[in-house]
Amino acid sequence: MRIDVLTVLPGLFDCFLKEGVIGKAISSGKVEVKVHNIRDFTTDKHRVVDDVPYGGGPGMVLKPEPIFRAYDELTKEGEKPYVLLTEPWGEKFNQEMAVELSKKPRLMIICGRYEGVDERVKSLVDREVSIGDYVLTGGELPAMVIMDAVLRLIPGVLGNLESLRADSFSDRGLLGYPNYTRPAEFRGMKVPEVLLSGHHKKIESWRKEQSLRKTLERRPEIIENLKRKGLLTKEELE
Ligand SMILES: N#Cc1c(-c2ccc3ccn(Cc4ccc(CN5CCOCC5)cc4)c3c2)n[nH]c1N
Repeated sequence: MRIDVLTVLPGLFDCFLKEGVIGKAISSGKVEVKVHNIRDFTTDKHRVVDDVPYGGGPGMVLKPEPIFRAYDELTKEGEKPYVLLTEPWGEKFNQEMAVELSKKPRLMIICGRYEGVDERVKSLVDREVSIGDYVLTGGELPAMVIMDAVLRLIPGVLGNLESLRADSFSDRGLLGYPNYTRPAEFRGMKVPEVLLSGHHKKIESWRKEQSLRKTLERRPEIIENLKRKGLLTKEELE
């Protein structure tokens, strides 16, 4: 997969693209992520990317020309990207969308800033996406959240953890099971016996039960949604 990111703050992506699982996936060539400074696609001496909003109002709006120039330049060759725009009121990002996006060969993520992008930029966009009902200062952190959730699903990115994590639980959006590591007792708090038993079938069913119980308690709508889609097995429903 290739992802092109358009932003006026490219520096925000430096650590994200160097560290951890994502950093390794990029350095090993499993995925390609290119961050482009929208300012590099301006044509004036002052490299202006924003302007005051027509009709008045607070703040500045990102101009359409530099973004369109970037899009035209980056789509001259190769497959057309599936274009995302991060927006406070976009379609809510979730695991289902992450799975769908992970199957695209090429993505482009346009990151707004200030009061957002000129409305005409949306003629380039396939999907306006929000990572939640709270207001951030720009679209870069949402772009990193989306890339993290999508890239971890690319085969080979999670490495040998992939097979272990191949359970369909987290990929169905169910909440995770409790994790423990040594010591077996810490400040009077003991690790559940089943996890010390070495009985893999019992451990697996305990973890499934814990995950379903936590999801039912905290996010019942996820269970309802999976039931409606027939994505819960008979024994999981019991
Ligand atoms: N994804 C995501 C996000 C974002 C996000 C994403 C992209 C941009 C680009 C600029 N901002 C700042 C911003 C703040 C407030 C407002 C509202 N005002 C706009 C003008 O009319 C009045 C109302 C707009 C823009 C962004 C925020 N926030 N929260 C998410 N889940």
